[in-house]
Amino acid sequence: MAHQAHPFRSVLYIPGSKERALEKAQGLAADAIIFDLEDAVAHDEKIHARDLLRKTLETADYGRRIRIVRVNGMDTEWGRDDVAAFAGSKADVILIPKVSSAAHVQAVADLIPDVPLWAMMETALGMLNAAEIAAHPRLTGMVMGTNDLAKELTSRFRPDRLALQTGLGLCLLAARAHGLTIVDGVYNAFKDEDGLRAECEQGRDMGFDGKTLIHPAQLEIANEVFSPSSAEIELANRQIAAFEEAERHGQGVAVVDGKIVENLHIVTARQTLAKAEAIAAFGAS
Ligand SMILES: CC(C)(COP(=O)(O)OP(=O)(O)OC[C@H]1O[C@@H](n2cnc3c(N)ncnc32)[C@H](O)[C@@H]1OP(=O)(O)O)[C@@H](O)C(=O)NCCC(=O)NCCSC(=O)C[C@H](O)C(=O)O
Ligand SMILES: [Mg+2]
Repeated sequence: MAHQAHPFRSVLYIPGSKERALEKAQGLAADAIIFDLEDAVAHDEKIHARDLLRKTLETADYGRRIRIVRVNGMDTEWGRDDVAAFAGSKADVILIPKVSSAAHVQAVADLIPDVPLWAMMETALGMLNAAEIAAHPRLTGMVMGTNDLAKELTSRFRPDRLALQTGLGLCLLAARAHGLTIVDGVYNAFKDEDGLRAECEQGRDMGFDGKTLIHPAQLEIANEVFSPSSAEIELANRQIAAFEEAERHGQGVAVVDGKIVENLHIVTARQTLAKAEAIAAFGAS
């Protein structure tokens, strides 16, 4: 799957039991969708949601949006059947909840060959084992589960997410060390645009690829914040041009806007341009 070339600015959760939301998502500006069978689905609805989702993925057209199915845990009565139901389906990714060790990833890998796996990072043990989880050869992405993590830590909500910073940082380090996609947790107050924007900006500045969302009203802000701005694209082009000019004169350092530009900054500049191109290509598809 062309994960590297695909943006993950906005990753929208949809409860697998909500027929109207499943239909609506075909026209929403999400880069990826998490079709949820876990916490957004009531116990009595689990089997119905699995059947509805399986049928919907066969018939509905989600275009190039990445289709991620979040199954129930393997320690529940539904987990193994959820995984089996989406083998050979149009699911692009299986998302495993509450991953605390690489063994949790392996348990799902044993049930479903070929499909890339993502891990929900949302337990205290998962934070401590983030490196071994990220190293699992079948894993291509991580999603922060900040509600469950806050619950486990018994921490209080704060706009700066102080209590979650250690876990967020450990998972980012692990994901980047192993070349994985990593998406930030949800912002629960889905009508609070200013709060969402601030949390998106914090996640972007930390290095996350995008944000998980719970309501369509959150899409526009996440897409905007996690896209390179026109000023960033313009700066990246000027840095590349200035560095190439410096190299032509046998120098390894250029200066742009009073700041040095070295080879490593050019790597970042090229990543910015590649991300902008991927977003443009996705938008045009
Ligand atoms: C939060 C909601 C329950 C609100 O639902 P509702 O009251 O129906 O909202 P609206 O009336 O404002 O909806 C307007 C229209 O938008 C559609 N809609 C709503 N939500 C979605 C969605 N997520 N995806 C697609 N479409 C959606 C409605 O159908 C309306 O459509 P229309 O009829 O055309 O007007 C609801 O938004 C919701 O259920 N959100 C998802 C909640 C969820 O998935 N939670 C689980 C994930 S969070 C989590 O567990 C993260 C992690 O594990 C952790 O630990 O942190
Ligand atoms: Mg959770």
